Amino acid sequence: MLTIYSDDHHLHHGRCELIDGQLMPCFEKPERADFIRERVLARQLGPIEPARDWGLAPIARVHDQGMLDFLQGAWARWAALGQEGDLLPYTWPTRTLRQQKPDSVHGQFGYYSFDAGVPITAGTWQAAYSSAQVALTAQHHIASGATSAFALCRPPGHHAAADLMGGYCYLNNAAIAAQAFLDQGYRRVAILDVDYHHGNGTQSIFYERSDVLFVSLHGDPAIEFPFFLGYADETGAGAGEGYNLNLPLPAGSDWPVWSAALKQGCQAIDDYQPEVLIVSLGVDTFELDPISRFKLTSPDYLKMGARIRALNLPTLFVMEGGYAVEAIGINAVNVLEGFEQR
Ligand SMILES: NCCCNCCCCCS
Ligand SMILES: [Zn+2]
Repeated sequence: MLTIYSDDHHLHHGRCELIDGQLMPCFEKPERADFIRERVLARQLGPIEPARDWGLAPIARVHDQGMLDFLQGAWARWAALGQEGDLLPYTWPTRTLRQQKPDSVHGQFGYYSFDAGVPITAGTWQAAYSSAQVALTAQHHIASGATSAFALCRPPGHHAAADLMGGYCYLNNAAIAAQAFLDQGYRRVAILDVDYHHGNGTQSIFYERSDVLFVSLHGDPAIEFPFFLGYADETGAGAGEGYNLNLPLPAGSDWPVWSAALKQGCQAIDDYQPEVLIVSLGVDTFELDPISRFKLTSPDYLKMGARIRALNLPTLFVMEGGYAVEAIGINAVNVLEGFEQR
């Protein structure tokens, strides 16, 4: 399997995040992609190639231009104020407040985000832009006839909506790849999100459309981030009614529980008969993940890959979350090896 990777992810490394009332080092850190890349090499999964640059246009097919302009220009504005720490939002336009973009860089960040888990540093734009180019390059590989590809994306993307950043995500790499398939003539794309957290961004981008089926297995939003989307009664709207399947699961879910939901999700994908499958591959479902509460084990990821392979679809794997960094390489590459029936 071909892996696409960009060293640019090292340009993004937030200093801290607020966890349980304390400022702690960011869980979404550069070592995550480094460890996965090392495992790809150690297991001789296949070649690792750099991303090509497909420009801003395919990104703008998914994201609001105002948000892109903000993200691209935010650090320069922040540095011009004499600041050198991370730029973080701290006020959001929620109930009773106006959905009007203010002039302040902090106000605008709050307008374009939904949580404080998205530090902007000097290199964040470049890292996020290149992460999207990684997904687009892997997408191109499949559109050119390959049956599989791995987009080793960092920062992740599935929490990013058209005009919202959050949950460590800035640009929605999987959604950008899905839109590229559709713009290149594909008619039906399925996205299977196996990350521990609901892909609220991906869901919202395609919620009113029938050309993308979104299926997500995740921690119950009643008790888990992102809290405010991901319930089972969210089945799509308008033309998209019936093309969104959320499978929330309780804390402590292990392989028997999780794989039963996967079976249901795969059935929905099979019924949809897509031409291509995108997997938002988060491995924070791992039993030792520091911020998550499922109980999958490393061998379970081999079975996960094999089950996905049984769908018999050209498959683009897009890296999302996973914060047990010492095991992230084993767990992510186990999915890919299971898919390849190695
Ligand atoms: N107390 C943990 C806070 C985690 N907040 C954001 C999680 C984003 C996961 C992205 S896959
Ligand atoms: Zn996650």
